[in-house]
Amino acid sequence: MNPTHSHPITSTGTSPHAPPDDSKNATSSGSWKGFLVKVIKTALPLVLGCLGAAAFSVAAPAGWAFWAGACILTGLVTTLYLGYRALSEYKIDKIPTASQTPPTPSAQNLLSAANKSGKHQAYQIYKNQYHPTLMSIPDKTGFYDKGQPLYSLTNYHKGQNPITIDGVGWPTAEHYFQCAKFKVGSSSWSTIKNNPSPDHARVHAGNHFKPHNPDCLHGGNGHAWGAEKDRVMWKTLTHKAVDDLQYRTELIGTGNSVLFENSPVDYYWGIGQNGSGQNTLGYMHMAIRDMIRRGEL
Ligand SMILES: Nc1c(N[C@@H]2O[C@H](COP(=O)(O)O)[C@@H](O)[C@H]2O)[nH]c(=O)[nH]c1=O
Repeated sequence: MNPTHSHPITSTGTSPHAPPDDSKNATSSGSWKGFLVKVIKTALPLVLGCLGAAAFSVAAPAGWAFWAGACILTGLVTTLYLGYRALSEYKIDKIPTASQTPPTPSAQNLLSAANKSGKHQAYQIYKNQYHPTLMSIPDKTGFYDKGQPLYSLTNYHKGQNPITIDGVGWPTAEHYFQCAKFKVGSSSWSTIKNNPSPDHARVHAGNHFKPHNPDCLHGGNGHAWGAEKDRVMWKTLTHKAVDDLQYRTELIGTGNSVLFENSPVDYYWGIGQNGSGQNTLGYMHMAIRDMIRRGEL
């Protein structure tokens, strides 16, 4: 197999994301029921303390004023402590995640423009130029293996935040790409989306994309999906370029190097065992890199 070459990161891209909008955050503690339960739990010690104090004042045993005061003080301190804890949790709950953060209008506009009909063909210029002579190009950079440089260019890479596509947060590019073979919300779609492993997600999709499965789009037909998959991969990568800062930064850092997915098994997205594969993913990354440099992503 051809070696994977590392490449220094020489410059960084900037994400067109605005400060997050946390108003859309809806957690259990954010619901009115959760809020009410917390208020009751917090106030309960003080209420019990007051009741205890009232009981002492009615029974009026020797030194009742001291014990009544102790009840109220204990209740008050406990309530203040619980209130402080509830407020801290509330603040933690309010930290937004990327999946809850809609892209800014400018990022949204760029993504729409980048995904206009036919735009996904931008990578063809590189495929025409380098296929099938890629392996003889001196300045080329591979990516594939976990733990190696440029793993962020693989579709299995898990960024710091999910990638938001169609209003859903995706743990990896692979998750969205595989789910795109199935009807949104169907059982196959949900199983793939929620799979913790991108590799298992891919395998599950492969095992369930069949003509008899009613969850499938494109009739579960490999040829019909084949006509769509470039467009879907392009959409995936353009959104990844906006949401995954590590990918964006490391991609720009590859300079003008020709990129290739160093997969020994994939002859469409990667170069395959003997380097003769079509390397579609590598060329798409190069086209995305051009767009970032031009300020189009
Ligand atoms: N097998 C593999 C990757 N292969 C990925 O799997 C997808 C193949 O999709 P399909 O066209 O449905 O067969 C595609 O996204 C390709 O990049 N990637 C990785 O990082 N590590 C792996 O081990």
